[in-house]
Formats: sequence, structure tokens, C-alpha cells
Amino acid sequence: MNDLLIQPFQLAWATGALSHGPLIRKTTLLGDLSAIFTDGDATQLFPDRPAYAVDMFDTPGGEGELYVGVTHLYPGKVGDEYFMTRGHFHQRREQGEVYFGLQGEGLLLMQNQQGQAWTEPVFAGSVHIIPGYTAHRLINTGSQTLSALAVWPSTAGHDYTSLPHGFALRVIEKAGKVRIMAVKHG
Ligand SMILES: O=P(O)(O)OC[C@H]1O[C@](O)(CO)[C@@H](O)[C@@H]1O
Repeated sequence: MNDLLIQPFQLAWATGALSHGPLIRKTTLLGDLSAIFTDGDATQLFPDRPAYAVDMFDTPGGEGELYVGVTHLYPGKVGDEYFMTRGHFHQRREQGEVYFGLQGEGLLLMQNQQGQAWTEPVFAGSVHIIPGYTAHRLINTGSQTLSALAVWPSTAGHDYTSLPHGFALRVIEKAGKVRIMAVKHG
């Protein structure tokens, strides 16, 4: 092959489909998420139902390397609470991440180490800079799959243990409307 011209990976922006490169897909089932929903027991009614899938290019890790992936978060609720990702800080706290909304509608929930939380609407074309020292979670408030492209340092890692009481906000549907609720244990 001509080493002076290397074909890039590709992303279909409208759907989040990744191609032209080695891919890894990780699917998270409702049954894996019982600890994060208010009505955790309800997740056991459909434990094998996929809540979301993360596709990412299988590229080298290490200092200075970036990962590129797309999270496809499916529509649905557990009780009145919308499907969401686990949410995490980065092991390497100082490392940030960038999300790009591709399709669907939802919220990006962020929370700093002081416990202050906020949300940003996610939609096709939205751009989200997740600062370092900030936990983050995607929430699907729509009726279609919410897909977001993410770019993050390969050394960032995922810390799921530093939110023992969860996030300070929960997002539910009430009287047909999206409600962002401040809670003690999110
Ligand atoms: O690991 P979580 O919190 O379920 O989030 C899903 C994915 O979202 C990302 O932040 C971006 O794809 C990944 O790092 C993470 O695996």
C-alpha cells in the first residue's frame, strides 16, 4: 500500500455508524444497571434487554492516544426514569472528553467533585466539552435511539466507584414531560 496516503476511519454522522476500521462493540444490558435506577428491581423484569451499546475503533492505547467511540443509548424507562448510561469519573480525573450529538434527543448529565450537577441537551449537532474532574452520564429522553460520538484520552479510564450515592440529579418523565429532579442519591 502507498504509505503516503492512508485511508481514514469513517463515521456516518446521521446514524453514528463507524466503518473502515477495526471495531469493538460493548453492550450493556438492563440487568447490569439495577444499581443505578431508583426502581432497580424493575430492571430484573427484562435483564437481557440492551440499554445501550458502545462502538469504538480498536486503536492503540497509551499516553497521547485518543479513543473514538459512539454510544447508542436506546429509548425506554425503568419506572418513570429514562434509560441512561452508568456514568463515571475518569480514573485519570484531570482528563476530559468531548461528546458530539448525532441523533435522537437526551441529556448529558455532568457532576463535579464538589457534587454540583447540571445537564446539557443532546441533539444532532450538539457539542459538549466534558471538563476534567467531571463525572458524566447520557440520558435518553426521546422515543428514538440517542447516539453520541465521544473522543477521549485512551489513558482516562473509568471510575465507577467514586459516585457511591450516584448523581445529584435524576431525570424522569412526569405528566408526559421531562423532569430534572434534584435528589440525594441519584
Ligand atoms: O461507561 P459508561 O458510564 O456506561 O458510559 C458509556 C461510554 O461512554 C463513554 O464515556 C464514551 O463512549 C465511554 O467512555 C463509556 O464506556
